[in-house]
Amino acid sequence: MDRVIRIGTRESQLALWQAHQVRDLLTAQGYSTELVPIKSEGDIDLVTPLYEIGVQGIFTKSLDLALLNNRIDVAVHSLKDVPTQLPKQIVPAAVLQRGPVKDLLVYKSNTDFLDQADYIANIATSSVRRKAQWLRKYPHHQLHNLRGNVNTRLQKLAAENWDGAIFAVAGLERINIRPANSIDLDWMLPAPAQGAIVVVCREDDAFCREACVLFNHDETALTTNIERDFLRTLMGGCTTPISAYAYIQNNTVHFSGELCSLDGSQFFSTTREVPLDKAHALGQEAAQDIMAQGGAEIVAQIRNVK
Ligand SMILES: NCc1[nH]cc(CCC(=O)O)c1CC(=O)O
Repeated sequence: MDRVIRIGTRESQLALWQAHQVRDLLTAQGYSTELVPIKSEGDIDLVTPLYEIGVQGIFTKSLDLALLNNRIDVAVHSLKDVPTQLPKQIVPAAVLQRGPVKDLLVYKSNTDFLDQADYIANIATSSVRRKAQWLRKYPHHQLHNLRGNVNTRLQKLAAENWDGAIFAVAGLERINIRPANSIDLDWMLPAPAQGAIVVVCREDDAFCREACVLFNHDETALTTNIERDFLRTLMGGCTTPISAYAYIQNNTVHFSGELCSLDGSQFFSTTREVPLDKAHALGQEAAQDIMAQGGAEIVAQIRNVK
């Protein structure tokens, strides 16, 4: 066990929190570790919305390269940021137990505007999924781009003349922020794999794969796999107005999936309950259902915008 496992991480407070989780899990198994912070392109350009940068896996690319160049041994990611197709020679080594999955609205003064049909609220988020879902529910609101890490986004919200901004609960909780002026968006189906953390490593690195499999959380790995199968079958791995959530109860997988047009005007959804031992193709089948309902046309439109 004298090999030191080099853990690659982005430098944001959220990324470091996640990397520390993995370090603690490896240390608990008796492994020696070292944290290696790596800058990612997703952290550098704060202005351009992600979908305009057009690069897949903007948050994961720098860490992928560091892995392939043997500068690190494992990389830690928010699973929702990982493209559905991993680079060749890189494999998932473990998925950690899932944290909170939902989104929340941080508001400026109050939430009265949510009930006022004649008030044009200004809401900030750069996620195409959140934009589309918000416009579906509040078609008269104005959406604004808001990029950067969670701290930067909160500061921008305070500085701008906006009514609120949307965040992942997991992202706030992990940096110890739970704004008093926030409400859970229970109606908003989360991004596939939201709240889950994945460790990836080189395919041929048996030492790291054996080390990480010890803390793989089977239930989270299985449910997020289904959610990502749904995403992959519909669209591939880009940022898209696609939501999915799966959980297991009494040996049954409960799945919900949604596809929205970018402006929220068109919407397709599916829910299903499948026995655990029959759930291997659940994500693909749910995606085919959405396509058959008419979702194929939306997918084609979204592809053309990109
Ligand atoms: N897209 C950025 C990102 N990637 C992972 C998280 C938080 C953790 C998670 O949702 O799993 C966030 C912040 C957010 O969406 O508000």
